[in-house]
Amino acid sequence: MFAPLLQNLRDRHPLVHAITNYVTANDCANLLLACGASPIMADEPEEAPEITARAAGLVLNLGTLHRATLPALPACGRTANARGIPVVLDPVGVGASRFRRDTALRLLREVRFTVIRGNLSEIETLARGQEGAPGVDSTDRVTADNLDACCALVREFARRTGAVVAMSGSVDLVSDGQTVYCIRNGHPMMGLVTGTGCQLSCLTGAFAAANPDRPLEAAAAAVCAMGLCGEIAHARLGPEDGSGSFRTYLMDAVCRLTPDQLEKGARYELR
Ligand SMILES: Nc1ncnc2c1ncn2[C@@H]1O[C@H](COP(=O)(O)OP(=O)(O)O)[C@@H](O)[C@H]1O
Ligand SMILES: Cc1ncsc1CCOP(=O)(O)O
Ligand SMILES: [Mg+2]
Repeated sequence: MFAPLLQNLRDRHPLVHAITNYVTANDCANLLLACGASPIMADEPEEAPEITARAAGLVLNLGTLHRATLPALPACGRTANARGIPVVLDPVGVGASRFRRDTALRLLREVRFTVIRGNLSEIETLARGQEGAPGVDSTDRVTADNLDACCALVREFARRTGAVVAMSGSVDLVSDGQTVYCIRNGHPMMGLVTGTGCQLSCLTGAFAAANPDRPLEAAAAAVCAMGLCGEIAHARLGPEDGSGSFRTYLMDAVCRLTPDQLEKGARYELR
């Protein structure tokens, strides 16, 4: 089911334009290269829409918003919409400030997103339009007790926005408003490396760019792939290794992941 989507990504080498934060930009660029895509980061409003127009996918990440580059976000989003280029939103830390929240809500009004990818706190904040978690990490998690409520949340938010919603965490939920993929790949060590969420959003942008007709499956495949690579990276850790080595092994795993490995290693159920 997911193997052909990764094969398309490897074959098509899509150019992915990312407007992203200065914390994880380098990891995001390397992740895009590792998965088979080609990255370009550009946030100057004078040039950014021109770059989007020549790309196969666009990722808008709100991690370190700045007044000077802000106009590039809706402008590139609209350019992508006009040309049918898939757009991913990563609302990093959207609950932390009014500026982030207002920006994200404005983007939801002005841009049709293909995928919205955030952690549980970020998706909750966006869906409710209220203040949320103070940092970039989720303060809440999917458990057996709230799984049904979380599925309802992503389904409803996907319906309302017309986007595929990919909510990450110990369990990942991906929905187009009808189907929910409940994905159980991943490893807790992914929470100890900053940028695993940003990288997942870029990977989602790459899968969507290479498979523009299948946004739900593209997002689910990206989430399974990232989680599986976390598992592979953890299995490689030696007795002296910590989160630094894990970060490197994670990138290695993305670089070496085969379609067959993804097919066999993806762990999910449909709800
Ligand atoms: N406790 C966990 N167990 C398994 N996988 C996890 C865990 N926490 C995060 N992940 C994985 O790490 C990646 C980033 O997710 P997340 O930490 O929710 O994003 P963010 O970094 O934006 O907060 C996803 O692939 C997710 O599945
Ligand atoms: C720590 C931090 N601060 C602003 S952006 C950023 C990186 C967040 O990355 P991720 O959401 O992937 O953990
Ligand atoms: Mg994040």
